[in-house]
Amino acid sequence: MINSGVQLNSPLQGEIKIPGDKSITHRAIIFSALANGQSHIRNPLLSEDCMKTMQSFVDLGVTYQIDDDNNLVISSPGIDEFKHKEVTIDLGNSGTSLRLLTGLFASIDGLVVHITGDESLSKRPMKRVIKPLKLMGAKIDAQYHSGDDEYTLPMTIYGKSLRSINYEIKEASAQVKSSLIFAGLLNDQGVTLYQQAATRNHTEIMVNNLYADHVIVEKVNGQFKYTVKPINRFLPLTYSVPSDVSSAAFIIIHALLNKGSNIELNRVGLNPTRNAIINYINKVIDNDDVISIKNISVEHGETIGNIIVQYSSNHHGITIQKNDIPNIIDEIPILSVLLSQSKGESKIEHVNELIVKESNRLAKTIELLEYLNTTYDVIKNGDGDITLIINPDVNEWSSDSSLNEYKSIKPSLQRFIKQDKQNNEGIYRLQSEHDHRIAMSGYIASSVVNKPIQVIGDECIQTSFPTFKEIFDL
Ligand SMILES: O=C(O)C1=C[C@@H](OP(=O)(O)O)[C@@H](O)[C@H](O)C1
Ligand SMILES: C=C(OP(=O)(O)O)C(=O)O
Repeated sequence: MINSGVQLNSPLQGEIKIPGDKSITHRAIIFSALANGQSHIRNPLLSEDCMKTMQSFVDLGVTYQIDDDNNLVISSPGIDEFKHKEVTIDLGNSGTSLRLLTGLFASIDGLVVHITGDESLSKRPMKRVIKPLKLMGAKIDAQYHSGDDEYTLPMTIYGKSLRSINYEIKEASAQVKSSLIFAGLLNDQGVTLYQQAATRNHTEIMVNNLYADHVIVEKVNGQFKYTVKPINRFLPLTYSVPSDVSSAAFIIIHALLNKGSNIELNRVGLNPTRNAIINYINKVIDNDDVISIKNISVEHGETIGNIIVQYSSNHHGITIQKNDIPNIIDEIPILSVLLSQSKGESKIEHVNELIVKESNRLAKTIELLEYLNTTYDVIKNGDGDITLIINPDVNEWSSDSSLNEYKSIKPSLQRFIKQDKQNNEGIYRLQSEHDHRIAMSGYIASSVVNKPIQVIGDECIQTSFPTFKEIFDL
């Protein structure tokens, strides 16, 4: 397709509908599929990623309909009917489907599942879930990379009854935690998990909301301890999904950066393990009148509220600390666009996990900063923690940059970094590399520089925010 590039610099106004939360939709689909009967999910995210989770269960005999109001009505024969089946599923681009369903399917007796995915998903690290599941007795064959001791797709799971474990999760990952929670809910004795980081807690909230106290969460010696008790019978649900704060972040940051904007986003999820983006934006603008949150309530254990945002001209740099990273992990590329327009230095500590997302998001965020003419640096400390520094007010760094070192990740997970920055007309070309958050950040970035952008492969936006292009008339 010939594309002359775009610049999204007109203001946004009025109420803008943000689609349903991706993490919560995946989980609501899974709990619906496990129950025998009909479940109703209101405001689901009907994006490619969530439909990959849905389709996995369709392959196992579940049916669904999308009603006139775009709600999902799921009819399932229940988990017992999944036993002793053999299916091949393609999970596309969806890391959440892959990690959560691995723990679940590995625990269903006699079920055999062959899993593939797109070019990006086939590079996502799987040892983080395969290792603990194997300790529970799971049988999983995946592509093994001996050079760096890592597993990736393609993968075959041979489901069986698993045993309980006491396991400390080293990664600051909600997907790993959730995968093991599913394994614990499905075996006879549950599991006990420990994790240092506070990771998003939608799985625990949904379990406890539907089945009181099946995941007990405590803080023990500075770590989170999760005691998971098995569920004997899954029940159909009726569930209302809040709007996705990670999608809202793109619209909020566009409004903040574009004069004349004044928007209202309703029923957005503000779960305290997901709302760091709002707290940090408030620090960047340091003015209580720019963002206000109204009608806060709690539904199904999840906090929701309406967010009202207007344009603001005065932004300054901030430091995002390591402990907060899991709470803001998906918003770092778009937040970096805002920080490129903020006075002084910003630091984002421990951005290591960005490297193993849909693309090498650290490399792609740096490409965005280059497009934005913003000075940045990448520093690695003795513990291997990588910090991204952004400072639009300086021209070059005096520090010892580790810029080239951040690319030194496991060879099997090496993300493709295509160098293709300008087309013949001098238009900036951003390769999305199958990464929806990079594609959307590229478009929003175009609103603050006097250079149009061409986002190559922007169809990946369909994985999380199907109405994004409509909102901007793209
Ligand atoms: O559990 C989830 O729904 C998710 C957890 C996060 O991944 P990690 O657990 O790998 O950090 C996040 O990046 C992803 O978009 C969704
Ligand atoms: C990392 C993401 O998703 P997933 O891991 O499900 O692919 C994301 O949505 O930014």
